[in-house]
Amino acid sequence: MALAATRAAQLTTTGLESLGWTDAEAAQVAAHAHVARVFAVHRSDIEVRGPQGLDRIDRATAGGLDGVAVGDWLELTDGGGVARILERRNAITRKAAGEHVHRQVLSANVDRLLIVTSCNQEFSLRRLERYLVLACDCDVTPEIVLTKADLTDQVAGYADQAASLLAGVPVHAVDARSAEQVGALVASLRLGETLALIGSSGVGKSTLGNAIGAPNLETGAIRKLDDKGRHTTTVRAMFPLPSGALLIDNPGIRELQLTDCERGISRVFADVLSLAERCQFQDCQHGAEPGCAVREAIADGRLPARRLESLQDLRTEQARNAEILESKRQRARDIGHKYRKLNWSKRAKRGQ
Ligand SMILES: Nc1nc2c(ncn2[C@@H]2O[C@H](COP(=O)(O)OP(=O)(O)OP(=O)(O)O)[C@@H](O)[C@H]2O)c(=O)[nH]1
Ligand SMILES: [Zn+2]
Repeated sequence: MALAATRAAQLTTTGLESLGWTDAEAAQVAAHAHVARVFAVHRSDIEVRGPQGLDRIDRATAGGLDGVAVGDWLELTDGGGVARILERRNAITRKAAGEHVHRQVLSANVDRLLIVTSCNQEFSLRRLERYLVLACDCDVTPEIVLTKADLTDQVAGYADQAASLLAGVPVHAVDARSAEQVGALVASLRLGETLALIGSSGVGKSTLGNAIGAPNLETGAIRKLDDKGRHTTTVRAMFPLPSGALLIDNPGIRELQLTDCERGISRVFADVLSLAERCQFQDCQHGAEPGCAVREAIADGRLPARRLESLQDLRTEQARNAEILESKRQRARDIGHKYRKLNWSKRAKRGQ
């Protein structure tokens, strides 16, 4: 049976801590519960690690495990099945506007989110702000990694701009191919700490992962092309690093759309929002209104104008996505209503 090894294991904190077990998980299960962490999610099965090592769980046998994500903790039954997915400390989610509000969980129980971007034309403050909003909205501590530092002589400029986006956010600038250059990052990793990498395709996430010790992540340079000629990381998986930390390599994200991220926005744009509190009018749009503290700060150089533009763009985008979502929901409700009516009239004809 797939879970024999894990099932036989007792809950030993020593083994589990190296897998990222924390008090938050311990509080959810009995002292002798059998647990395992999800290391990879495939279509038909998932790979888990417990105190006894690696195991595979067949998804059909375990009841599908809908919504299971890399980084999740599972409580296992004595019979070798899956009792439940433990409540997550946090989850990096992408909110997709489908027929129903769909939250795609990219990774769960993450301690540090490394937002990867490169020191070339890919570098965009707007994009970085979006990722920071996502991280803050998901309650994950963000860090910024600037790769391809070897391709520019403007590294300090890139790093300063990135650091200006969120007070205290760590910024690491590296040639991601160099084990020596990622040394400081590696030295900061702790046993059982879960890292996730996020960023556009091709910025060097897999290269960075390899440099910090993940075994053989496929990088663009050696990867086969898919049928549309793109290089992409498709399987989501977590890897134990030599430092004792765990690394989740997410697939490259083409376009990050934000919906319903007001909490993240309020953290990343705290500078603009705290100024806005001092505007004369409560509903100030920071345009031509008198007594606008935001405009004043822009005029005397305390706030870069682009911060206000970014905030306004994100708000507009959120409102637009919320509208799209609402009209999709309404359509789904209408279809459901028509369907119920149809069933009702059929039943009425049958005299039921
Ligand atoms: N010069 C230089 N090249 C780099 C650096 N980091 C990554 N590269 C190269 O950039 C290309 C893309 O790197 P990947 O690591 O595959 O990028 P990725 O972000 O994992 O891409 P996806 O899996 O598609 O999301 C590869 O050819 C790397 O060798 C760097 O710091 N300097
Ligand atoms: Zn104002």
